[in-house]
Amino acid sequence: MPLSRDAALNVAKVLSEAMPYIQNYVGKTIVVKYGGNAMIDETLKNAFARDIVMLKLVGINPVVVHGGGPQIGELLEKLKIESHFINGMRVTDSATMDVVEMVLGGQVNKDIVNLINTNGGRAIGLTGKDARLIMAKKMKVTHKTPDMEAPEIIDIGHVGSVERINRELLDLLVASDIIPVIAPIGVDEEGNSYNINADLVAGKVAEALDAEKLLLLTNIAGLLDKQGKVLTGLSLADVDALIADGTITGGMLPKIDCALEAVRNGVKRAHIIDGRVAHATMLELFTNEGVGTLITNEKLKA
Ligand SMILES: Nc1ncnc2c1ncn2[C@@H]1O[C@H](COP(=O)(O)OP(=O)(O)O)[C@@H](O)[C@H]1O
Ligand SMILES: CC(=O)N[C@@H](CCC(=O)OP(=O)(O)O)C(=O)O
Repeated sequence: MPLSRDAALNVAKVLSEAMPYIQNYVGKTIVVKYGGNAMIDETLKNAFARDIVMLKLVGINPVVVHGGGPQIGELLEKLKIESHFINGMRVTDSATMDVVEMVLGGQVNKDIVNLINTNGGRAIGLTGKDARLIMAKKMKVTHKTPDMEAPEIIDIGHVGSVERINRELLDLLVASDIIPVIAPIGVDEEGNSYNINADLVAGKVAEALDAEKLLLLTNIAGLLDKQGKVLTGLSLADVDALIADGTITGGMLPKIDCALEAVRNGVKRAHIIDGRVAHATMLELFTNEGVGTLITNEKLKA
């Protein structure tokens, strides 16, 4: 249906207002982490895919890293495999690892690739095994409850941390105008698979690519204080205090950790934003609706 003249003028105005933002990001790399909790419904997922296609169209280089925690949980439940989390990481035995690889590398990855491509983009799905994109090693986790005198090192199975991102492959894809869509599965020299928290992979990919921005799309308005207010512009000391007093817990722990490390290692800005809002990516990039929690390097020298 053709637009009315007023509606058409509005479209032109909106595009014109986005221009300075677009100019700012042209040719730059933006890593977008799409959390499993933000993949709520088809409309929202489609809006996400359209945002990614739009970024590429205007000359920005989006690289997508996705999660899929709730989707893994669903299949584990169907298969009657129990799972639990320590420090925001899923304890991963061999049976769980198989499910993680199926869900992340198969179902979720291909779903996102498909959505981007049906909206006119050119996306390719990868796990860390493809061209050894994500080299990983077993993660060591220390754990301490208030009743314990000293922290203990615990084995949480096939959970990995990132050793190296092979950026050559990503450079090739980006230079060919292909949008990489990365599932957070790592591999070591022996070919062993690792389940890696998607936030950690996104942070390391952003570092490896010297990204302008890391956007972490999740299912909450940002990092919240105990009263539920969105916090932003935090110093390192602020973050430490929030972890110590139990304000930051669960899945927010790796998110904050990876954002801090990314900006410390050269990424200009990291944002934790509400992926339940349609077009959250474009809202953040192309408008002054700077939603969510911003983390930059400036305040981290504390
Ligand atoms: N201080 C906090 N502010 C916001 N969210 C928090 C905080 N502490 C813990 N969380 C939890 O972290 C969750 C986000 O992490 P996670 O569930 O892993 O999301 P994703 O799938 O997007 O990675 C929130 O939904 C919330 O339950
Ligand atoms: C080690 C670990 O916890 N891995 C995650 C990988 C998926 C993920 O991170 O998904 P979200 O971003 O949706 O939380 C997991 O098994 O759930």
